[in-house]
Amino acid sequence: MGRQEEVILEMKDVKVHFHLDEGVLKAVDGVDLRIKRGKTLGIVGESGCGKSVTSQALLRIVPKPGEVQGKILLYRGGKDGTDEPVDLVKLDPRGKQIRDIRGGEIAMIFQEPMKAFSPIHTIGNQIIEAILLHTTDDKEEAYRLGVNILQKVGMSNPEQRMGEYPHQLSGGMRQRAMIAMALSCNPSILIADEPTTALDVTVQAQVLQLINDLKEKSDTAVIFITHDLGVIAEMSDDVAVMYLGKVVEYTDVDTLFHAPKHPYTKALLNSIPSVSMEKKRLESIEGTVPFPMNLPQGCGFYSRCKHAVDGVCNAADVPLVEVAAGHHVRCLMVESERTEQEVEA
Ligand SMILES: Nc1ncnc2c1ncn2[C@@H]1O[C@H](COP(=O)(O)OP(=O)(O)OP(=O)(O)O)[C@@H](O)[C@H]1O
Repeated sequence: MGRQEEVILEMKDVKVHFHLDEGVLKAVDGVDLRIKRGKTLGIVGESGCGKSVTSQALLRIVPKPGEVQGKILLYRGGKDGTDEPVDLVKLDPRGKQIRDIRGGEIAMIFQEPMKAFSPIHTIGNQIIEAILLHTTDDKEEAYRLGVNILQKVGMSNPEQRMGEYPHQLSGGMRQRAMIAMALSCNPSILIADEPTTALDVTVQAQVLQLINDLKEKSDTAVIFITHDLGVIAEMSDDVAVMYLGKVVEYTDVDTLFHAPKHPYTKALLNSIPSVSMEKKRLESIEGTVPFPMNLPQGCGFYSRCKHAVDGVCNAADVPLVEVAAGHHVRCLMVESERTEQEVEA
């Protein structure tokens, strides 16, 4: 495997279940994904399909009573003296090892930057504190690195910004400051959860460009979570489409947009104006995502799928199958079509 395809994080059958009085809420239910160095994995799906809880699982910040199962293997490239990956699921969520990884090797930016900053400390103090925690003990060096990173994310007068409080910055600048803080410790993985939804279109484009530039310059892997397929097209190398806590289609971005297979992916693509090349009528996906508790067996998309076959699609759970090299789909109809073609050939 070349450097281009170096996998730095692997999720194997990851589940996040919330044990509630009413039953078990399966927010994430058997996710397998690979994150590659210097590449962006886009995770897309409607509200409630488990995108955010997946990222919480990666950082081990799932709130109680959520329980994470499966394997989340972080390959640290010999950082801890071994080539063996560390399984984040096995770590104590409050222990030192995960605290070092969080903010150090895996950093996160999200929709509302005010959540990332304390309102009572300056931007500079907060960035310096993060650098002192993960990168150096030297306060002067930490200050220099802080100014540097603010410059890198395109903030004017970085030295002055270091002395400002979060509320003194505009929304776009605050977003840049949060990205600066996340990147200040050279993470190998950056998780971006709807980072631009709250911004106006121009600023949104600038921030997306910034994330792309930084990814290319520093070889960071990015996990980009959004419900917006337009943003996915612009940002991703690979894409995982999620539905009801499961990945239903997983492939490279070109294949996803030009040769989608899963009925849910096709429906999502038909429902957005920016990606459909011809001027055809937009269709919305009928119905809503079911609540992920006490679900019947079978395909999660059964109740909304135009191609569903009674007695087949709702008979047993559907596996994710590699239908072509690197193209994974969770659909029995796609699978049977493929088998028929193979038989004919
Ligand atoms: N702390 C929690 N306790 C119980 N259930 C939760 C908790 N957090 C999330 N859930 C449930 O888990 C499911 C997945 O939620 P998640 O936030 O991951 O969806 P999402 O795809 O990120 O949606 P959105 O785009 O709206 O953020 C939802 O049904 C949600 O209600």
